[in-house]
Amino acid sequence: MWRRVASLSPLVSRSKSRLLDQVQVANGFNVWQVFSTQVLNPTEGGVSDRRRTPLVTFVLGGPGSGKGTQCTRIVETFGFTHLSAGDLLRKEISSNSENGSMILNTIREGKIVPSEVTVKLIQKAIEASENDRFLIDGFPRSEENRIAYERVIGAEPDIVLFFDCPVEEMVKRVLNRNQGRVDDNIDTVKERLKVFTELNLPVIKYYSEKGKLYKIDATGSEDEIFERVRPVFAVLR
Ligand SMILES: Nc1ncnc2c1ncn2[C@@H]1O[C@H](COP(=O)(O)OP(=O)(O)O)[C@@H](O)[C@H]1O
Ligand SMILES: Nc1ccn([C@@H]2O[C@H](COP(=O)(O)OP(=O)(O)O)[C@@H](O)[C@H]2O)c(=O)n1
Ligand SMILES: [Mg+2]
Repeated sequence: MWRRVASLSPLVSRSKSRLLDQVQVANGFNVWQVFSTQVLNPTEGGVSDRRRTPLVTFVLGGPGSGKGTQCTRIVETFGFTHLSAGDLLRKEISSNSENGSMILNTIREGKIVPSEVTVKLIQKAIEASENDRFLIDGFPRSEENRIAYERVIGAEPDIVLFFDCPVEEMVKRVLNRNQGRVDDNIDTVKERLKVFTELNLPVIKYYSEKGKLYKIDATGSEDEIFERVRPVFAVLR
């Protein structure tokens, strides 16, 4: 897996302009500026293999925009650990936890589970992992989520990906998903799209203004989309 990444690196570092063509950085921020200030901080001290602060990427986009699909590709190619907020919440439901029925009802309605619950699950999953690179998928979905994460984890993400997909395409993908999810029906999808616009877009705007946002065109084949994602991570090593 790592050999594949290493073999791509020279190609990428030789070709700044190609990268800039491929990586669309919101608000015109310069990709090299962003990486040199936010991502390429060397491990302080250099004595441990493990970074003191994990490298965290938030993966955002509307329902069906392809977040989970592209996270799988990023994991395979760049060795991240994938933490899907939705999957962590669904696991809580199936493990009969005290919050299970509240989470199920909230997901069924297409609303957002209280941040305290979701952030705790993410924190536990980070702590349980040996990895130092995380993709946090489907989180933060609201300003409340974002602020709770910063308070509990005490850090901001390094990178924020936003999969930008037309509404009709998202609806089509969700209704064809076929994973037996209680929220993959037209009524809940309508509500989730409304929640996305009202609560998640402000978070996306926030990270855009901070120069951390990488807006990815989420139309086309899975391969085509991954080729747009690849340069964001290829410069990390
Ligand atoms: N580029 C694509 N073209 C068509 N279908 C896709 C594409 N990417 C993902 N899908 C399919 O669309 C559905 C939603 O994708 P998923 O990754 O679960 O999105 P999200 O996590 O953003 O809701 C899944 O059934 C997936 O297989
Ligand atoms: N940060 C989050 C993430 C998901 N959720 C809930 O879980 C549902 C499914 O999230 P998901 O990320 O698996 O959904 P997709 O966008 O992948 O289709 C959301 O519609 C919310 O009800 C939440 O409350 N808070
Ligand atoms: Mg998903």
